[in-house]
Amino acid sequence: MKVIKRSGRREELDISKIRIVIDFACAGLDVDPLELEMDAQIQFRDNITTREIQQLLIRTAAEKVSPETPDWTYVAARLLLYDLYKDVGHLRGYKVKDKINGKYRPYNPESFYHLIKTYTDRGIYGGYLLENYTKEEIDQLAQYIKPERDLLFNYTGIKVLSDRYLVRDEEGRIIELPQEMYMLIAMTLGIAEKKEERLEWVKKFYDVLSQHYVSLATPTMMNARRTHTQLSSCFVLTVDDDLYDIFDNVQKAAQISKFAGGLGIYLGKIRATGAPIRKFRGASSGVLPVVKIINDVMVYVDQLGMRKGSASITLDIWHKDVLDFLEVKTNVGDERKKAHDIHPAVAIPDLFMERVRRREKWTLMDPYYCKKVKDGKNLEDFYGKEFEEVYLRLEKELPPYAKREVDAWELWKRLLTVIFETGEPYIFFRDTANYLNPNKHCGMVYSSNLCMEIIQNMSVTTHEEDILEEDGRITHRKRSGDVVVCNLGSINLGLVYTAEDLAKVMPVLVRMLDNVISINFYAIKEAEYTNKRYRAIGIGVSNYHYCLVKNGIQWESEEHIKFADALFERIAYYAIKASCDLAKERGKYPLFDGSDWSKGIFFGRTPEENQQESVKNGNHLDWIGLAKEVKEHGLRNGYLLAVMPTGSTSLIIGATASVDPIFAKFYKEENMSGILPQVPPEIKKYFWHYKSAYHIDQEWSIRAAAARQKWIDQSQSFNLYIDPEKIDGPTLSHLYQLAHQLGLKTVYYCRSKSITDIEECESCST
Ligand SMILES: Cc1cn([C@H]2C[C@H](O)[C@@H](COP(=O)(O)OP(=O)(O)OP(=O)(O)O)O2)c(=O)[nH]c1=O
Repeated sequence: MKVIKRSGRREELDISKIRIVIDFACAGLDVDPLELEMDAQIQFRDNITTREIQQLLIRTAAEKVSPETPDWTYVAARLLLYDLYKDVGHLRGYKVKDKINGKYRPYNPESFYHLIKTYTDRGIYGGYLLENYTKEEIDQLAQYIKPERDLLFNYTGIKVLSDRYLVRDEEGRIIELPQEMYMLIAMTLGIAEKKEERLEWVKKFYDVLSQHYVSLATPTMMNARRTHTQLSSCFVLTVDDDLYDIFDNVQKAAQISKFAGGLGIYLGKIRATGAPIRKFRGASSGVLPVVKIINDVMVYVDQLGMRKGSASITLDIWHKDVLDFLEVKTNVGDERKKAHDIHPAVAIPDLFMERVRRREKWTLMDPYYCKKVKDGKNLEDFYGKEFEEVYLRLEKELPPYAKREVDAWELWKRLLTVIFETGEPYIFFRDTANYLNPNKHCGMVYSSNLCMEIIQNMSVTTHEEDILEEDGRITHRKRSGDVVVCNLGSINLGLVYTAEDLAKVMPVLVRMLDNVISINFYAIKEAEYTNKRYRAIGIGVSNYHYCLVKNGIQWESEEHIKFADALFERIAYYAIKASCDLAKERGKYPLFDGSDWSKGIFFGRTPEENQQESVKNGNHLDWIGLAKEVKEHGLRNGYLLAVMPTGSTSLIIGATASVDPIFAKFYKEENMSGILPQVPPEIKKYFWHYKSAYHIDQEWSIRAAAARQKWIDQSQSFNLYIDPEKIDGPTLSHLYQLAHQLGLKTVYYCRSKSITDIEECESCST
């Protein structure tokens, strides 16, 4: 049987060469190499290319992955790496096998500088790398690269990484190896460091990334080292009730989406259908056409062909157009009012939940008539008790055409039915979110972001006309609003969860995210303005379920609640401490004074209260001391913690996603990368400890989320998992009411076994 080599030469098939590769791939793993050889060999044919043989071996190994034999995933990963090494080596003109001692040598430190130089010249890497690092420094960093860390990837991880994250040339060929990618990301973030300390920090960044202790957001992983360093994940826009501002925000949405940012858009200020325009009654088309426009813009700006843009749109539950809004993705109602590509979210005040509980009436209002109703502010500009006062007054005072009375329970039921059918709208409990907003001294929050973990101050941009100055100049004035931006990173709880480890890793992660703010490319000006004033970051987690399992904690147990409380207390403590230490070095965020942080109030509690909690949790952390330190030195970052979904990046590091339970003990996911076998970490050892999402009583998940929320200044992309065969309306209602009662700020998807097309936001993925 003949084979065709990469060079095009035909040779006799030499099975011993295949054995060398198989032995390399299987070394030290709990698998039988012979099985792979036999299974693959049956499929060989005359004139097969060596590349095809390699692909066959990879596929065969990947297909053998199961909970009983999970190690095949590492075999497939090594085979794929071997292929990658060969391809990249070929492109650079060297062989992966060392000529002198025959040893395997995939990384060639001498070629690292050459790699950067070549692709900077070709406009693929950003010029800033060579502007900030000398050849000697790059050579030193190349020597620091640890090739053996490639063996940490499982098959799905390396496949996702090479298909989507590794940079390619103009012809679509991968140009960098995984460890080089990590080093280049570290170098990009290192640019914000002082020259004399830079290399040391780059090495630290590289270490935490390449050992999978932390992950950074997809935009950071994809864009750091490239020409446009758009590294942020989430943006939230606030749209005013003004035609100019509506389209200004449509433009912003397009620009943000182009650079792979996910969007949250608040439309609650826009007047309802039939409201007057310049006193012409019945003129306004309301909110739905704007929803549709945004929908189409998201489809149109398809992130350079990678995937279509993504936006969540939030409306308040009292908005007069809310009934139509609830139906944007259902199969009921007028097709012209549908927007299937956006994600609806509903902002709910405590008063509504109260009316639902009491089965009372609820009044929908037209924001047009709710403007400047108290102290020059609109209804939506209030929360909590003040909101209630204004709402109750408007309920009485508004003329009939400005409002509509409905049954609170009926509206709630409709909302839950839509959630049951489509998995959405997402829920934003606006009062809890605002009461606990650490920066409520300088703003408020109307909505969350696309993945419902970001809770930050937001406001509209005020546009003014061109102004003719006295000296004849024409100027244009604009008061920038707060466009929320968040920079995300997550801790891998499978590896880092003790106080000792968090104390080591957290300062490095906080520093990397703070550097993101400094070197970011901003697709829109307002985002830069907000980012520099708040310096907001979002620290989340991956591998939560594995962490529980590894520590012998069952999901449905009181121990879980206690464990979650104590774990997230530690995370919070070390995050605040790291940001405070950074403030000592770099200064506090400009809006620190007057914040809850500055008063020692963390998560709505006094230092003494936090201290008591810590004793209960068995952590005995010094919250009183930390509060003093923060008062004195400030914090570097105005927002700190946010648990994002970690979709694709947790695949890369072989972790269970975010704080979610696993979907199943084993499944094969089919996506752009082909068939990806998924087994949770250490499944063989902990098979009976893992419980999958749809078998979990969701009350436990909500209680655990509430325990975590005690220590999170923003929120969590918290999913519910329901089996439509088993759940009924009252139970679903109970779950959402419980989420509200226990203090969750947001609920993300209600995932149901029957809904298959739930899409995960890419940009928040860390
Ligand atoms: C012009 C126009 C506006 N609108 C909506 C968009 C905004 O929500 C709202 C106001 O639009 P604007 O054009 O900003 O209204 P205006 O400033 O001329 O009038 P007013 O003093 O009443 O604010 O009406 C429509 O629905 N249809 C239209 O044709």
